[in-house]
Amino acid sequence: MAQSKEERILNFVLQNAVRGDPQSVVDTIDKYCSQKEWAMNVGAEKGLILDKILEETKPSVLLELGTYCGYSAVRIARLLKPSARLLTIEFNPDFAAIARQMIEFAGVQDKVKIVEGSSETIIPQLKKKHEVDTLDFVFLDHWKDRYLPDTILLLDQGLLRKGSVILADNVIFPGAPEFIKYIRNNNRFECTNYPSYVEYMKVKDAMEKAVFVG
Ligand SMILES: COCc1ccccc1-c1cc(O)c2[nH]cnc(=O)c2c1
Ligand SMILES: [Mg+2]
Repeated sequence: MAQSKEERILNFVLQNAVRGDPQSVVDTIDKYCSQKEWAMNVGAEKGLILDKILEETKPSVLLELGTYCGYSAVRIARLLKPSARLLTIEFNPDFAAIARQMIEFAGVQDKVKIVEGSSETIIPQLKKKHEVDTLDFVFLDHWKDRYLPDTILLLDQGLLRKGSVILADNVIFPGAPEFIKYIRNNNRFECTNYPSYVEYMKVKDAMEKAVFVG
């Protein structure tokens, strides 16, 4: 069977990155996807914005929606304190299988748990099945038309506390207009926009940070 693009990315990492070194995994994926095949990793430019917000927030319990190949899960996990935990939800089983291998190769498997399925189904299970109380940090990087319903679901499930940070990728391109309209007009969130570019391209994009005020 022909290899998928995601399998080619994983194999390039297995052959060129350093096992147990998350920075080398991140750099190797960026090298492959900027020189050989474009892929929808958050990338190095928006990745630096993600890094900075993580370093400011110092989260212990994190949720990512949209694992893909595990690039941002590895990027996030490399900055977490030993006791911190990242739950990442991926709908596509093929992507989840690639991400699992990527995360294990990077050596961050003790901090990252991939949960396969839809965010709509899994978010209501976080408290009872995944022992989450509240979330310190949420990274939205999945289907743009799920950003708003999933944010509302997080609120309804009591998963946000005063100071919880939501960071959304791609709010310009592909764009998440309903989410932006809602979150910027909701006085329970304090929003900041971070202009940037679509990964590996010269197309304008941005990330949006929304801090829950409780
Ligand atoms: C499938 O479209 C790929 C694409 C094409 C052109 C521009 C941007 C994107 C893009 C970029 C991203 O960071 C993304 N992140 C998460 N889920 C996405 O679907 C996604 C899409
Ligand atoms: Mg994205």
